[in-house]
Amino acid sequence: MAGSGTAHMRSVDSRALTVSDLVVRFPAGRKQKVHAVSGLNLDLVPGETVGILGESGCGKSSAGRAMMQLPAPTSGSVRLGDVELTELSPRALRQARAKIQMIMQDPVSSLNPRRKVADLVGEGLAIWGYQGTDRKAEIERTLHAVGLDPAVVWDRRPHEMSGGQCQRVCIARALMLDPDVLICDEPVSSLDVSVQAQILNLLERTKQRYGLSLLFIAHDVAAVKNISDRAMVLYLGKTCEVLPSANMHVRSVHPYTRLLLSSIPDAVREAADQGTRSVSNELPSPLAPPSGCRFRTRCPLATEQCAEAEPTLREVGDGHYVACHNV
Ligand SMILES: Nc1ncnc2c1ncn2[C@@H]1O[C@H](COP(=O)(O)OP(=O)(O)OP(=O)(O)O)[C@@H](O)[C@H]1O
Repeated sequence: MAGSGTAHMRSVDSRALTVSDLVVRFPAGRKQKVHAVSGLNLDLVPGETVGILGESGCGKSSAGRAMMQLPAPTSGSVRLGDVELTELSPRALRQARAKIQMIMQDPVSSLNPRRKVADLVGEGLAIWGYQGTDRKAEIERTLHAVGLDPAVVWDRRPHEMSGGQCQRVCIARALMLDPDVLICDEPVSSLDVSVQAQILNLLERTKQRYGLSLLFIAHDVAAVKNISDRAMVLYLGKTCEVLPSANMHVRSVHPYTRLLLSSIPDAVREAADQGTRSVSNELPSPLAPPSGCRFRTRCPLATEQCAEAEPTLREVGDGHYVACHNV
């Protein structure tokens, strides 16, 4: 698939998650389709955190949900370890989903308001047939692990807790199934700023303790930079750039990544602004994405070639891949 080849997929023996040529299209009206994700490739090695970055509407959540098969992608492959999720029967998929869990942006509405914390956290255990004291002890242990006191929250319902506490419950619920991969879709963006850092720290600690791989979806560059090993930048359903997160403000070269980074204040913005001109804020319609490079209508570097040919993802440095004709 042009525009985001498999080059950036690292050659390691074991991968927690391997996504190839992922396409998500939604029907819109009688003849049109929303091109939400157009050929995404991604690999996640055990213990790694990859951030998926991009502005609202660029397809981050659609990609994350398609990896969960919620719903299944239009086409493409999603391998969890050695298991191809797109080919599983509904029953086998339910079992496999224990190993790939997702936490959502709005923790309060993703929890059943009528159920108590103990039931919400313990519901997945039915899959494994846990009962009685085993079940209670496991729920207590997991609540402690996410920083909640079981004696205090056991009988509470979601509306009796803060957003941060509800997100901890969601994380506990996911951990109960002993996942290998946790997809976090904007997990802190609906929370108070003071609570955001606590939840990010919890995710980092949890990753270490439970040996997870994390996919961290966000539009917040600073959060991705803090928590991820690598960042993948999406624009209108396509990958623009993949690079190590640590020094991305210095190393990024794709004009779209630099535009995103320019929304970070202070010195980081200065670094990102060097060499770029201001560009339009309009995201083109995903019903009819621009020809060639999808970013060309907003790109300060665009040339005729960008309308004619789609740039493929090519390696420009160690672990650094860019899809652009002009950098
Ligand atoms: N169920 C759906 N039916 C039709 N179009 C959809 C559906 N879900 C998402 N879309 C469209 O697909 C595109 C990508 O949406 P998506 O939510 O994946 O982007 P995003 O980057 O996660 O944005 P946000 O951060 O706002 O959630 C958008 O144009 C959106 O309107």
